[in-house]
Amino acid sequence: MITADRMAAVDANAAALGVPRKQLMESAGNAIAREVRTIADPGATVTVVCGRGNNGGDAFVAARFLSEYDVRVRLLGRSESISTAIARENWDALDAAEIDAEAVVDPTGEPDRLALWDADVIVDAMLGTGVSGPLREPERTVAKRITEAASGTDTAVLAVDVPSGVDADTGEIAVGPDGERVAVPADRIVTFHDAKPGLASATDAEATVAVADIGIPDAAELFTGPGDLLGLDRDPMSHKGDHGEVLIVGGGPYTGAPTLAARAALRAGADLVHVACPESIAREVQGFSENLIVHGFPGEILEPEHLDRISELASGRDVVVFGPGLGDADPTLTAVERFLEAYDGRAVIDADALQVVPNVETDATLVCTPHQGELRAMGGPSADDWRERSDLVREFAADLGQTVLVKGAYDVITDGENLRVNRTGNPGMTVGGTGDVLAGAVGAVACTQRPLQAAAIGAYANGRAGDLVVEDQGYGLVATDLIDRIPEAVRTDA
Ligand SMILES: NC(=O)C1=CN([C@@H]2O[C@H](COP(=O)(O)OP(=O)(O)OC[C@H]3O[C@@H](n4cnc5c(N)ncnc54)[C@H](O)[C@@H]3O)[C@@H](O)[C@H]2O)[C@@H](O)CC1
Ligand SMILES: [K+]
Repeated sequence: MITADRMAAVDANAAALGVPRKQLMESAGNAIAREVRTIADPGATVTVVCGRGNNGGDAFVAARFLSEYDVRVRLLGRSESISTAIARENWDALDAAEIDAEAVVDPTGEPDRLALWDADVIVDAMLGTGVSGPLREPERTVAKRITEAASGTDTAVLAVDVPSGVDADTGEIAVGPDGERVAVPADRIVTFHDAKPGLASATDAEATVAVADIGIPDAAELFTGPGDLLGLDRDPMSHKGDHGEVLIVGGGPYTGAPTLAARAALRAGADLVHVACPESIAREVQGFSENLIVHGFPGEILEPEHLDRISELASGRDVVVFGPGLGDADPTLTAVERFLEAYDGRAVIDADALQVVPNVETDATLVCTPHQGELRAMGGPSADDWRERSDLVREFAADLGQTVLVKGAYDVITDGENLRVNRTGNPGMTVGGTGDVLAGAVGAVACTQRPLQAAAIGAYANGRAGDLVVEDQGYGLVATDLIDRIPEAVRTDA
């Protein structure tokens, strides 16, 4: 099953891998034509109702494939309202090839009512995953006419990707201004790449759903890519705080780590970043950036007696990043353990704090970010080959019941069920501090995204930032270089 958002991400990742959407549309159109051939007898009349977007574009390709076949194809739609470049190109290709397809310009007009009435097969390519809200005009009237034309007749209705008007994720049909829920009633659905969660409940359950492979490589789903960043697109109406508040709990033996994590969290898009660290280093941490809100607790390391203060700071924050630079003194590890026992929010756990996680009962939702050594310290698996490691880490994460991001040349990211692998980054990033940057970035993204997605985006962005640095200046990067490039690395319009 794939949701519409994930499909958009995978589609963009496929494009980045060299398989552009127009190519996918070609395969989609071909698949529609094949379905039509299985249901239409020679000489049949096939009326294809084409929408403005890429769902309609798929149908233009289908019409081209059907031109070789013994059926009469009629296209209902308005070519002047085509709204995407690739749908337009496929329309133009039909036109230029002088394919004998009847284009009818006003789908609500009387002649077109007839075009639906005498069709043997109606192909519904009005709207696919791009639908929002109840069908508007003219699609609303057309959907009603398809319903009339198909009820009590032999006319077969084949929906392209999703029956028009149905939400592909939920199966819901929105109530229109007339109080009615209007969608195209499909007998068959040819959907692309993977089943959509809403399709099972979309129709009267009698509809058969065929999933057509359209050539999206597995790598577009497995490997992180620019498509994964799409979820970070910002609503122009957003308010302060919408993109999250992060608390970094770190520092003690190390002063740089919490600061790197905190600055990375800001650059990765968090609205506010707090740092809780020992008083002994608070002034130094603050000195690194006036954009941070620093809270010192007494002494030189984190101890259980500080937990009231930490819990107070954690409540009201969206995500806590626990670990950078805390060290592994016994009182510190005890404090981490007690914190997790009581905490039920979202947290990113890094560095020495990780070893506590397998032994603690917690209601918190965690993203653990170990390198391979830290994973072993957690009792986790080790394997040289990243594919083998992926399978083992997935099992480990499933047992842990948390999301795990294992850093390496290929970062393995899994929630125990789904698996992603990140290939961005380079050997320059073995320098100290890059892991702290990653933890901070994941923390920021986890304010708005699910844990698996936050880990995937954090890993992709951190590695991409490192690649941008090395592209410009060669190796010799330091962790702070990465932080400065994170905004560029998470740009969705690059
Ligand atoms: N990788 C992919 O995601 C692929 C998608 N493809 C096709 O592309 C489709 C999605 O294309 P688009 O994103 O262009 O979206 P659609 O073609 O589903 O619809 C977009 C159009 O519908 C209009 N619209 C939205 N809600 C409406 C409503 N309630 N009433 C009337 N009009 C409404 C929009 O203004 C827009 O013009 C998929 O369903 C599939 O058929 C294929 O080409 C293959 C690859
Ligand atoms: K459709």
